[in-house]
Amino acid sequence: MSDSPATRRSLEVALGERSYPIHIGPGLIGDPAWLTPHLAGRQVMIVTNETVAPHYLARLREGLPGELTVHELILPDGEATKTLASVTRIWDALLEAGFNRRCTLVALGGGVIGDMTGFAAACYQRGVAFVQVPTTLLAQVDSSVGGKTGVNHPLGKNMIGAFWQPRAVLIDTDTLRTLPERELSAGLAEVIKYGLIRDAAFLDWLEAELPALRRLEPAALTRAIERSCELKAEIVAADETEQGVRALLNLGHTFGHAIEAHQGYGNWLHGEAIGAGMAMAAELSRRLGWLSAAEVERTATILAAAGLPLAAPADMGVDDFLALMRLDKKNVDDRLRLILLETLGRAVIHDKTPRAQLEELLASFPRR
Ligand SMILES: NC(=O)c1ccc[n+]([C@@H]2O[C@H](COP(=O)([O-])OP(=O)(O)OC[C@H]3O[C@@H](n4cnc5c(N)ncnc54)[C@H](O)[C@@H]3O)[C@@H](O)[C@H]2O)c1
Ligand SMILES: O=C(O)C(=O)C[C@@H](O)[C@H](O)[C@H](O)COP(=O)(O)O
Ligand SMILES: [Zn+2]
Repeated sequence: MSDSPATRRSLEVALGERSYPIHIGPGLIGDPAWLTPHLAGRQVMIVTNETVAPHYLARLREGLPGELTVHELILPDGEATKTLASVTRIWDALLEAGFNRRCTLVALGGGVIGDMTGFAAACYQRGVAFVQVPTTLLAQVDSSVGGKTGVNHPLGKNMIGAFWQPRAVLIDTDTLRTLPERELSAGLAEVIKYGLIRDAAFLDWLEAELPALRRLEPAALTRAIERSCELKAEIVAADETEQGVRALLNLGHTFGHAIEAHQGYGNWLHGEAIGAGMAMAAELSRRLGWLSAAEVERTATILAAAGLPLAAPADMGVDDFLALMRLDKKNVDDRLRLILLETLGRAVIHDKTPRAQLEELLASFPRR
């Protein structure tokens, strides 16, 4: 991507009395004007991983003023490392560096680094500042915004965590140049999600622009990131801690999180699992009489055009799904709550799916 500063955009996440900015554009990493105003004090810990560090760590450090005390922690890569043990490594590094409550953690990486660094910040000395510098499409359009932080448990995705908002989200679109194609597709799953749950016009636009997005065309990418962040910021502003409408952001996740946990974290990418999960949610919505067959077909075509799988894992049976779905965080008492589609562009929270109908869907949905 080669963009000019004119393509930079800024949005705000408004949370009652508080708010924080999302800056989007090329060349933000390494530009001191963007990060420095969001630091709480002089102590800075950059948390990243062994894949991202060689590309972007030096540039980020160069952009920080010399009077700061900057430490870095380079963690191993992978969804399987999204654990309490990794977060403990962040706390160890902070204590070894003698960092106090006025320190700032900077998460440089994808959603795994962002979720863990945010959780470390939420708990360190009962809460310190953190800034998100997301470097995957998925993290830029979703995980860096909204303050869901945490780690996985062997029995379920994101089971241990906290709501803890960043001070700022700095999205350097240049970082997408080094992102593997499979990861780009995974990020597109969350972009498509916004169109499906909330914005039919955006879905129409995406349908036309997916080839441009997959070619990393700057104007299309900036638009997709900006609209996704706008939609997420709007939902988070209305319901920061998921008492209601925020649950719509979980379209496809009840099925998708079950797939991720069953297959072993990292074997299916998060975006791949929720892509398949959204196809399952669309088909169930049809069986409940809401979506037409043509709308389900259109959803599948869009997901396929993004390079996403449309089938569930071959070795995952109905009982495997049900056992994992029972642990979903959205459930109330023993009632399963699913996010389904009334139409393309409008999602609902639904807790009345007849058990037999769900089992039929899980049994008949294609496998790969
Ligand atoms: N907190 C939230 O609201 C939220 C939202 C969506 C997803 N998530 C979580 O985010 C995680 C998925 O995030 P992800 O898809 O970013 O995965 P990830 O963090 O594992 O990153 C994907 C891969 O890309 C590599 N990478 C990152 N940036 C790169 C770059 N610029 N160039 C080359 N390689 C790069 C990473 O090292 C990794 O190998 C999951 O754990 C998911 O549960 C959280
Ligand atoms: O921000 C939210 O709210 C979301 O649900 C966004 C999801 O894309 C994301 O995967 C999130 O981490 C899922 O949250 P969980 O509460 O279902 O673990
Ligand atoms: Zn997600």
